[in-house]
Amino acid sequence: MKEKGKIKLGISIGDFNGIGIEVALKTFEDPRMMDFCTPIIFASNKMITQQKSDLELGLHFNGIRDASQVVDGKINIVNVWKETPRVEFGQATEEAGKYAIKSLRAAVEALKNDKIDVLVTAPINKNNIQAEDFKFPGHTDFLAQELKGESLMFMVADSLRIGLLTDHIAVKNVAEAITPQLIRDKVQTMEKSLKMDFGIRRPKIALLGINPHSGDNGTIGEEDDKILKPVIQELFEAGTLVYGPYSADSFFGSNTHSNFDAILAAYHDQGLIPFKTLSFGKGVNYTAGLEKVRTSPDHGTAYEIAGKGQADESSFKEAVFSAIKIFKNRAEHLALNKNPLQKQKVKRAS
Ligand SMILES: NC(=O)C1=CN([C@@H]2O[C@H](COP(=O)(O)OP(=O)(O)OC[C@H]3O[C@@H](n4cnc5c(N)ncnc54)[C@H](O)[C@@H]3O)[C@@H](O)[C@H]2O)C=CC1
Ligand SMILES: NCC(=O)COP(=O)(O)O
Repeated sequence: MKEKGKIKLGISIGDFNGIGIEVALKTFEDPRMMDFCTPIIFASNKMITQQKSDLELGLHFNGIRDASQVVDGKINIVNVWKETPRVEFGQATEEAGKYAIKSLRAAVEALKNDKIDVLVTAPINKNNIQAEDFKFPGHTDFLAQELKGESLMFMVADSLRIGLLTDHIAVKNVAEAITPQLIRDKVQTMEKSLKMDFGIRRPKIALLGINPHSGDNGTIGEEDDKILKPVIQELFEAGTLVYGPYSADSFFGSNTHSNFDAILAAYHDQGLIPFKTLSFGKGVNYTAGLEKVRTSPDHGTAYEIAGKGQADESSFKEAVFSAIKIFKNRAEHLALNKNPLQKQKVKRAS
């Protein structure tokens, strides 16, 4: 468990033409946030200072060359670049994509080298980040390559937790991507995360069906009967409390979700539509299953309100709190399981 100093919380800026920097700065405008962590923004002092002035925020920064020079009690900015790229709020520019990746790569290097403890990423535009050396549909996929472990996109808001079997893939490829091994891997990653990151000892997991009405016994598609059901049974018999497949359409409306610690949705919108509808503004996107902790707000670049000072920072703030909480839960879980309580031999009085 971390004993000395505050948790070092790295922040990648995402798309600088969006609302990422704004929500990050507004989060740390509240000085009480510094009681929980030391923020380290990967960008350039000049850019962050400019956005701070545009937004008329009363913040002060500590510019550093490397994350090893972090000062507790300050908002640290690692100067990843010296030049002044052109900020065009609300525009999807190639330049913004390039610098989003520079910031992300620098932050991930610091995470891998233990210069920061956790990473919170501000939103990127999934289209303008594409480059010869960066061909990922999102942070989750990039981090899965950079860090050890099996990744799971896990959306969390209080006791509502929804993970995805398949995440950034086209709908036409969903059915064939859902294999027995993928289901086993995602359920196991989810179960482990619920225990280790959320402190739930015997988590209950629900799987949503792929087809309408989970296929209606094979009338509307066979995947639920032939792929999901046998794996759910196999995992249940092996001791995991996993149930389903449940018809996705009525699952949330009937409040069935509240009987479970987490829900595994078959594809992106099946999970994210109910999640964002039920929790918009306080939801967090957590990349579970990896050796390091990364969270992000549940929203995107919101170009239409960028640069106007209208962005709500609640979700970013939640992402900061979640990253800290998960980091602490994990450390506690590892410490407890490293030294399990020994059975005491008691001498009985004769
Ligand atoms: N983690 C990430 O990097 C994510 C990135 N994106 C990217 O963001 C871009 C835009 O995606 P959209 O689907 O339009 O979603 P979006 O979340 O950017 O916007 C959806 C709606 O919510 C509003 N909104 C979002 N965040 C807000 C906030 N903090 N305060 C007030 N209003 C807010 C927007 O103005 C818009 O009306 C896409 O390029 C997408 O790839 C989307 C989700 C996550
Ligand atoms: N809708 C969630 C999302 O797109 C998050 O993507 P990622 O960049 O966190 O992988």
